Amino acid sequence: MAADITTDDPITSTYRSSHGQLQAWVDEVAALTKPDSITWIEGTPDEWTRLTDELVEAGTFVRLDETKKPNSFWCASDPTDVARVEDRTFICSVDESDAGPTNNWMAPADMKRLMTDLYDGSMRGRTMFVIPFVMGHIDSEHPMFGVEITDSAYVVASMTVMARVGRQVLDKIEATNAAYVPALHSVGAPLAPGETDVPWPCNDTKYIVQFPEERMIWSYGSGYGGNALLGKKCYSLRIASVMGRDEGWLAEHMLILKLTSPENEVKYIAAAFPSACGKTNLAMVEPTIPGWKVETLGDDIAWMRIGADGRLYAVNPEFGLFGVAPGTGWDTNANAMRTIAQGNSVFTNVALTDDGDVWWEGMTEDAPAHLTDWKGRDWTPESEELSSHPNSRFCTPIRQCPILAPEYDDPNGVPIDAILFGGRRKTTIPLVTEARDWTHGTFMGATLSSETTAAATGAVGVVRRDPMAMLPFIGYDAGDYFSHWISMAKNNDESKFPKVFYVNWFRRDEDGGFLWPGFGENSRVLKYVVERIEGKVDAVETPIGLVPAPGALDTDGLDVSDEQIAKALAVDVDEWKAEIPQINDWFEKFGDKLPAVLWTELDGLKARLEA
Ligand SMILES: Nc1nc2c(ncn2[C@@H]2O[C@H](COP(=O)(O)OP(=O)(O)OP(=O)(O)O)[C@@H](O)[C@H]2O)c(=O)[nH]1
Ligand SMILES: O=C([O-])CC(=O)C(=O)O
Ligand SMILES: [Mn+2]
Repeated sequence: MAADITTDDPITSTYRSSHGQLQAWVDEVAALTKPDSITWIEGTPDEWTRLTDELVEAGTFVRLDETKKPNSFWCASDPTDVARVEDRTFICSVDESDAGPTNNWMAPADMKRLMTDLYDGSMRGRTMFVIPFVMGHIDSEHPMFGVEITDSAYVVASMTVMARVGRQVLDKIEATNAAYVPALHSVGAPLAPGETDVPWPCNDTKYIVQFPEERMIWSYGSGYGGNALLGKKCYSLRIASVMGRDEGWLAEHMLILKLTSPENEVKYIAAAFPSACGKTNLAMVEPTIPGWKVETLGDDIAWMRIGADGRLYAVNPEFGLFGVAPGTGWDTNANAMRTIAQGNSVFTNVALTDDGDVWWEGMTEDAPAHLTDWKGRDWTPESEELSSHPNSRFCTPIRQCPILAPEYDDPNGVPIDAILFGGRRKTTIPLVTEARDWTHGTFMGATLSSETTAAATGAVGVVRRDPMAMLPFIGYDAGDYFSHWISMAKNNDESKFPKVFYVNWFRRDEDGGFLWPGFGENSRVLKYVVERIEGKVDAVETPIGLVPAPGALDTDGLDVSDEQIAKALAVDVDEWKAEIPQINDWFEKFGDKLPAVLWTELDGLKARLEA
C-alpha cells in the first residue's frame, strides 16, 4: 500500500500496488517480458539524478557543462531510430472499418498474438520501469491517468519532463481506484547474461499500436519520442481522440497561446499545423508589433471541451516541450532558447560543442569551428552533412518557458476565440483566409495539405492531405472524425464557437524564397485575427473564403515590398482550380462516412471558382 512507504524509499520490485488491476497487469507484463528487476517511478529529483547518472554511465547520455546547460544531457539515437514511423503505426479497432482509410489496421487478436511473441523475454537483462502518469491536471474533474511500462531509462527521463508522473499520481490512482490507460513499451533489445548494452537499444521490427476500444497502447522496437513517450501522441491524440468522439470533446494537434492587445484585451488562440510546421514557434512568438503580448499555454496538443458557458475550453495535457531543434535560434524563437538555457533538458540527435554545450543548424548564424555531430563524428563548417538530424529535438520542462501563461495550470483551461489551421505549401494557400462559419472551417481543416517533414520517416517535401494536422494521429475513421467536428457545433451553440482561419507561412516566390518573413512577423496575422473577431477590420469575400481588405493587415514597419505581401495574400483562381480534383479524390476515400455538408462545401467552392 502506498501509505506504507515513505517518500525516501525508492519504490522497487517489492512494491505491491493496492490497485488490484494495475498490480495484476504489472505482474502479467513482468511474467511475459522477464526483466531483471522492476522499478516504480516516483518522479523525485533524487530519482532523476540516479537515472540520468546511470544513462551517463551507460554511454546513452553525455552530461552538458553545468554553466551552460545545468542538469542537461546530450543523447544520440541509433541513426535508424530518429522519427515517428507512420507505416508501423496501427489502429487495432475490433472492426476494420472503424480504423478508416487513413490508418493501418490489424485485427486486435492477431496483433496481440504477434506482439506477445515479440514481448516474450524482450526485457531480459533490463530493468522494467512502471511510470504512473496523468495527462492534464491531476486535480481536473476527470483526471486522465495512464501507466507506462517501459524498459528504457531514456523514456523514463523524457516522460518525467513531458508529463506529470510519479508517486502523487499513483497515490491518486490507488485512492480513487481510477481507470488508467495501460501503455506498454519495450525497445525490443533483451540482453543475454554478460552481454554489454549499446547506447541506444532498439529493434528493426517496430510496432506502434493503439487498441481504441480497450484504451490500450502497445509499442515495440523504437525509443524515439513520438513512438515511445506513450503519453504524447499515442494517448493524448490517438486514444484521446476516440474518447473525445465518444464523450463529445476534441483532442487536437494544436498549440494554445494567449494574446493580449495594447488595450489589454485577452484572446486565446489554438492552432493546428502538421509536425515540424511551426506550432512551437508560434506558441512562443515574440510579436514585432508594438504593444502586443503573447504568452504560451501549449505547443503541441490541445484537449477542448464545451464549458458551462457554451464556449470551447482548451487545456494542454502535457508538462514539457518536445521541440524541433534545427531552426530554433535567438532570431527565430528566443523564448525557446531561454527555456532550454535553464537546463533540466535532454537534447537528442543534435551536435555537441567542444565546450560541452549543444548546437544545431539555425541556432546561430555562424557554426562553431568544430563539433561532434549527431552520429558522433568530427564536424566542421566544411562538412558535407548536417551536424544535427533535421528531426533532432529538445525535451524541456514547459514551466521554464519565460512567457508561460499562468492559466496554463488551470484544470478548466481557457476559452478559445480562434482556431488556425496551417500547413507548409509553396503555392496556392494564401497567408490568411477566414472561414465563413464552423462548417466551412471544418472543410478547411479537412482539406488541409502540407509538405511532409522529417518528423516522420519517409520522403520529405511531398504534399499530402493532413486533415486538421491530425493525419497520423486520428485514432478512428477520419470520415467519422469530420462528422464529429461538424456535430460539435450542431450539438452546441455555434455562435459561441471560435472563428476559424487558414494560414500559410510557407508560400514561395518564383526564386524559391519565402514570400512571408514568418516567425515574429506572424504576430501581424494574430493581430488581424483578433481584429476580425472584434469587427475592427474588414475582409473581402473570395471563392475560398474571406481575405484581408486592403490595409486590414498591419504591415507598418515591415521590411517587405507591397508587391511581395500581395503575392503572399493572393487567391490564385487557377491554382485553386488545380486543387479541386485533389480534394475530390481525397474526399472519395471516405465513401459514405464523409459528411454530406463537406461535399456541399466543395461544390460551392467549385462553383465560385468557375463563376
Ligand atoms: N519559414 C518559416 N519557418 C518556420 C516558421 N515557423 C517555424 N518554422 C520552422 O519550422 C520548423 C518546425 O517548427 P516547430 O515550431 O518546431 O514545429 P511544430 O509544429 O511544433 O512541430 P512538432 O513538434 O513536430 O509537432 C522549424 O525548423 C522552424 O524554424 C515560419 O513562420 N516561417
Ligand atoms: O511526436 C513526436 O515525436 C514529435 C511531434 O510533436 C510530432 O511528430 O508531431
Ligand atoms: Mn507534434
